[in-house]
Amino acid sequence: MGEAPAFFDDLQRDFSNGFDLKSKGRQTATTIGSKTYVIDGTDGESIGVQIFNRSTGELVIPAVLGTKPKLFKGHSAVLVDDDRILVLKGNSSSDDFTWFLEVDTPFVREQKKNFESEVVAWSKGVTGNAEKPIVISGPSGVGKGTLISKLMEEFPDMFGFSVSHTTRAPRNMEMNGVHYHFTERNVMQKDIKDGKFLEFAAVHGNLYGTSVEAVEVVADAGKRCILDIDVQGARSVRTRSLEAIFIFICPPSFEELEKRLRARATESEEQIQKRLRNARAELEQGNSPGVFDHILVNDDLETCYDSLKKLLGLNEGLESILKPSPKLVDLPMDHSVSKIDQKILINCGTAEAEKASQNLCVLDLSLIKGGAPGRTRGLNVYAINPSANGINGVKQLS
Ligand SMILES: Nc1ncnc2c1ncn2[C@@H]1O[C@H](COP(=O)(O)OP(=O)(O)OP(=O)(O)O)[C@@H](O)[C@H]1O
Ligand SMILES: Nc1nc2c(ncn2[C@@H]2O[C@H](COP(=O)(O)O)[C@@H](O)[C@H]2O)c(=O)[nH]1
Repeated sequence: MGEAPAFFDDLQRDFSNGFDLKSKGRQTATTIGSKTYVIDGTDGESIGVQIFNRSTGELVIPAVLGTKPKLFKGHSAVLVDDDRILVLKGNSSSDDFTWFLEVDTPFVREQKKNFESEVVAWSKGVTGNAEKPIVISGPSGVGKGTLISKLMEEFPDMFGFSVSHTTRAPRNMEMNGVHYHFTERNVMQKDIKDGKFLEFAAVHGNLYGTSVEAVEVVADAGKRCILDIDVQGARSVRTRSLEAIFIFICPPSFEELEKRLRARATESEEQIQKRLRNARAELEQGNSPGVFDHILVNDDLETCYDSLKKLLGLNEGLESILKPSPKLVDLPMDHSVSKIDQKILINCGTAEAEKASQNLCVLDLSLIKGGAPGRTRGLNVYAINPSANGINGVKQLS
């Protein structure tokens, strides 16, 4: 907790006049109830967040989760739905100007239980309707990795793999950063404590986990994220707020599972026994209601793969339609915003009045989905140009 800076004298005067948003150079202040969230981009590199509690007069520095936006040179802040602040980063390209600072979303409320301080979380906004991540789970040796590799090979532009962290040693041919981020237990434990993981679990004697970043880099590449995680991890993701499709892969029989694990020849006898013991519990949990949306039996590989594709709505020729949307709008440092229901009107601030009408765009938030931990999807951006775009003067950009 710190002392309220002089900046707050001005803010408090403004609150008494009924304002809830006030820009001061590179700082914005947004009030929700008795709390004012001050977003400060003055250091030009990353962005600071402070919370001023107006009823106690305390200034609190919250725990900030998620990947922070970088290179902040001026921004606007608009309150959305009373639980998040839309932050539009000036001087940024269309793929990087829309961010949300979540202050009271289900994810933030859940995280508050783990921190003694206030918690806020950043989530980057992405245009278009990137599909929900896919969580694939099932006992060791059932063929999860094999099915995922086939999917990634056939649809390289559509899917991206969430590279987990693990404390287990690499197998032959496994590459750091590709198959896993191989890490030390104490390093991973610290990162977990710092809120960097979406989920983690002790699996077969080692620690495994999905970092928030692992999921975000896939979304940034405009791809649909696939997570290969154990049943504990899937349960944990399900209870958090990552919207996903949960698929459980079953072996045709326990004997066949053992045969596959042995034939893979990557584990010691002791590890095989441990994995088979755990498989019994996983099969029981995987088949119980409430966790998984779909169960697939991986008997014949090609048949199971076809069922997986069908379930994901993948038909021939679909890949070319689902390419990432092009980058079309840049947001200058000088801009102003106003909010009408779920639409944000952005004036890209040219001084010449006649040009102004050609520099208006609308950011439509009415279909947003997802959010921290991960991206906020479903944004829609339109340019408004009455002179050039026909009857409605609206040109859809993405
Ligand atoms: N339908 C199938 N029929 C026969 N063998 C299969 C089938 N699917 C996968 N396999 C083989 O079974 C072995 C285990 O598969 P894979 O490594 O994909 O399992 P996994 O579920 O990813 O295991 P882990 O959880 O330990 O990473 C591999 O040798 C793979 O080639
Ligand atoms: N909860 C999580 N489980 C994970 C993650 N990454 C992998 N896994 C699961 O671990 C076992 C063993 O994997 P292996 O590579 O050692 O054979 C398997 O069931 C994976 O699904 C994770 O990030 N979180």
